[in-house]
Amino acid sequence: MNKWNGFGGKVEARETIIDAAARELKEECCIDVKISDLKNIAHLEFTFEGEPLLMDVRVFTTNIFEGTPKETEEMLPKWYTVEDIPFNDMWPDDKLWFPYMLKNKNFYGRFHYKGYDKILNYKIEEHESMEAFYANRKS
Ligand SMILES: COc1nc(N)nc2c1ncn2[C@H]1C[C@H](O)[C@@H](COP(=O)(O)OP(=O)(O)OP(=O)(O)O)O1
Repeated sequence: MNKWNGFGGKVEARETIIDAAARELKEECCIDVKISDLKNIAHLEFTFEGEPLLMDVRVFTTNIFEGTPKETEEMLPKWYTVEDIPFNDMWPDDKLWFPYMLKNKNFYGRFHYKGYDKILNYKIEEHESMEAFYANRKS
């Protein structure tokens, strides 16, 4: 989509979500990370006007990994300072929830899009922990 984006993708059959996060990191930028070093910090839901789809995205962070990020067919990794994060070339929702991530918060966010450029409405809720969020979540 010609956007800067975190590493990620779809969960494959017989794979857990956290396994998928580690696999995508390896495939997209050749970085190895231990599952135990990944921290689930957020749960995001995306809906799109006129489409029956709900995209469920989990956000993981880590400060511990092995290897140097390398370009692959899928990604051209680049480091940015926090001040220079290129929000104008990212998904529009990123500028709304990155501040929570950068302050080490746990949060739930939902975003309703019209097309891929316009957010019609959204909600972001901070939670004590993701465990507390999932424990209290009504399905
Ligand atoms: C709707 O806007 C989005 N916002 C944000 N912040 N992130 C998004 C949005 N849409 C997709 N993403 C994320 C979710 C994943 O981490 C990646 C890749 O998404 P997707 O699964 O759609 O991409 P694929 O390249 O098809 O995945 P595979 O690697 O499984 O092929 O972007």
